Amino acid sequence: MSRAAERLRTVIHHLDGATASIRASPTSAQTLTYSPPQKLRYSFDTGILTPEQRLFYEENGFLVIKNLVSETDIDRFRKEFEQICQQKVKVPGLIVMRDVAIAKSEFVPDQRAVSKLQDFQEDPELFRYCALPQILKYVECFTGPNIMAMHTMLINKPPDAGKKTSRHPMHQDLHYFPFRPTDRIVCAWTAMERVTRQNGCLVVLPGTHKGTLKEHDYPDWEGGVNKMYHGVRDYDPNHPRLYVEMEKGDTVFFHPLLIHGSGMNQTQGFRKAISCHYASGDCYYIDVRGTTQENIESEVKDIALKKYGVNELAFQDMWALRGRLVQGERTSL
Ligand SMILES: CCCCCCCCCCCCCC(=O)SCCNC(=O)CCNC(=O)[C@H](O)C(C)(C)COP(=O)(O)OP(=O)(O)OC[C@H]1O[C@@H](n2cnc3c(N)ncnc32)[C@H](O)[C@@H]1OP(=O)(O)O
Ligand SMILES: Nc1ncnc2c1ncn2[C@@H]1O[C@H](COP(=O)(O)OP(=O)(O)OP(=O)(O)O)[C@@H](O)[C@H]1O
Ligand SMILES: O=C(O)CCC(=O)C(=O)O
Ligand SMILES: [Fe+2]
Ligand SMILES: [Mg+2]
Repeated sequence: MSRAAERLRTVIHHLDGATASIRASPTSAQTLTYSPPQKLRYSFDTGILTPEQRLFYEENGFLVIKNLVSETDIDRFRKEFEQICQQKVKVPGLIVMRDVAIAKSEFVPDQRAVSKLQDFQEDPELFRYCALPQILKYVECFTGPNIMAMHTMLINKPPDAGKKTSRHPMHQDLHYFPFRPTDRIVCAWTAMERVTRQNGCLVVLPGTHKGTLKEHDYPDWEGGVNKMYHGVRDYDPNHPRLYVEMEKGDTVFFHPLLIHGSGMNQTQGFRKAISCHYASGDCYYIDVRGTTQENIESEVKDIALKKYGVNELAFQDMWALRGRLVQGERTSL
């Protein structure tokens, strides 16, 4: 370990146990060779993250871990995705989403392309992703030991049909979630192939996790927007953007307030990623009435009614039904 890293580790160890924030007095300041950071609020020390990694997440709201999921596992997820598209496998509760503008398809000729699978918690093969020990080891740093898998997706960003509908507007995932506390929620997103600016990698606004939940709505896009793809209403277009290019198997962990999206897919291939949103089992549900999240609640309820004829289910219950324990105890969610 480098000297700097060693020093950081000592500082962080000290801060973790601290109950009050530390202020350097004029005398002690003379002996300090660094300015002490505030107590770390976004992660725990479980011996997994290096001090640099914890500080990086603290400052930026995301962290990329290279080569975390094996080629073999990813190929199995891809195979299962293919089986689902060909309807050789039926999964209870699964939502199959198709891009608003796409007619061409992969795996299923003469059908509109599948752009996203959502809620695959009842598919044992895909759900293996959410329980991979090497993923949970990192998730625990953000959620603590009781871990719920709350939301699952396999995103298959299609080649853009020319209307830019393959874009995902800039958003905060917390907009969709009626549970708190915010800092005990984290998303794991694994590239199933090389993702670049060309095929629509994730784009993040580093540091925006330190802000608040913003108002979300459909962006004003000429070519149309996919259902429920709300975007931050007035995000600062001058905020520095980072294109998170990744290799197959690389995994990014990010905070639910981090503003992110993805650009259009300008290649002919379908860009694949698999993801899970985790929350501490100790999180609690909130009522979103009277908040900026009211619009998504009402939209989700409309879909539940139209698609399943379900009327009496609360937004919170929809999440409680989908959530699955993957480690520790289901204490609250
Ligand atoms: C219970 C539900 C729970 C959901 C929880 C969400 C939480 C999210 C948390 C996320 C956190 C992360 C953040 C995120 O990930 S944000 C993005 C999340 N997106 C979704 O969750 C979308 C979920 N998808 C669906 O519910 C269905 O697939 C929809 C409703 C879209 C289609 O339904 P269905 O499969 O039955 O299709 P159909 O062929 O019978 O068409 C029916 C009507 O819909 C129109 N249409 C079709 N495709 C699209 C499209 N892409 N865009 C716009 N409209 C579309 C179609 O023209 C037709 O309209 P009309 O001709 O009748 O006028
Ligand atoms: N007007 C907008 N409102 C909200 N989000 C936008 C807007 N324009 C672009 N975005 C989002 O910003 C992110 C990156 O956009 P960016 O402009 O880099 O990509 P692009 O327009 O798809 O392709 P290109 O790299 O050629 O510019 C994407 O998430 C995209 O959906
Ligand atoms: O894979 C992508 O394009 C990003 C998807 C995303 O951010 C989401 O569905 O919440
Ligand atoms: Fe997102
Ligand atoms: Mg652009």
